[in-house]
Amino acid sequence: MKGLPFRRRLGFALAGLKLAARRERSFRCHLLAAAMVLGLLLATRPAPLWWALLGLATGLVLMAELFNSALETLLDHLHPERHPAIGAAKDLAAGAVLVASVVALVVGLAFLLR
Ligand SMILES: Nc1ncnc2c1ncn2[C@@H]1O[C@H](COP(=O)(O)OP(=O)(O)OP(=O)(O)O)[C@@H](O)[C@H]1O
Repeated sequence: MKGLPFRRRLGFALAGLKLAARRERSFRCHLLAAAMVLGLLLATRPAPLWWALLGLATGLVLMAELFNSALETLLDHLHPERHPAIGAAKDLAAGAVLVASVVALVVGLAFLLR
């Protein structure tokens, strides 16, 4: 599947986003939060740096969620039985989402307290 045109590859990426929105409740929650952040930015029109910081923080959370879901899907398919290594891998991925969420929270608080 190498060397496919950009439009085909974009289609695969959008299909991944649709899949995450359909299957993952936490991804839907974070999408809602991202929409609220966008609404806040549009309403308050802060300096460009805040758009960049909040955009980065929001994107980081969504990206972590997508990688977490991708890993969970792969692990559940490759190894449906329980195993401590599978549990550790899932917990590590969940830890990445938590770190991204805390970063986003800190940036959000800094924005509100500016
Ligand atoms: N196959 C497994 N072997 C060992 N431990 C597992 C396994 N599957 C899940 N676990 C443990 O249970 C926790 C929750 O797993 P689960 O697959 O429900 O993930 P989740 O974070 O709840 O994801 P979801 O977004 O699907 O709700 C994992 O973080 C891990 O600690």
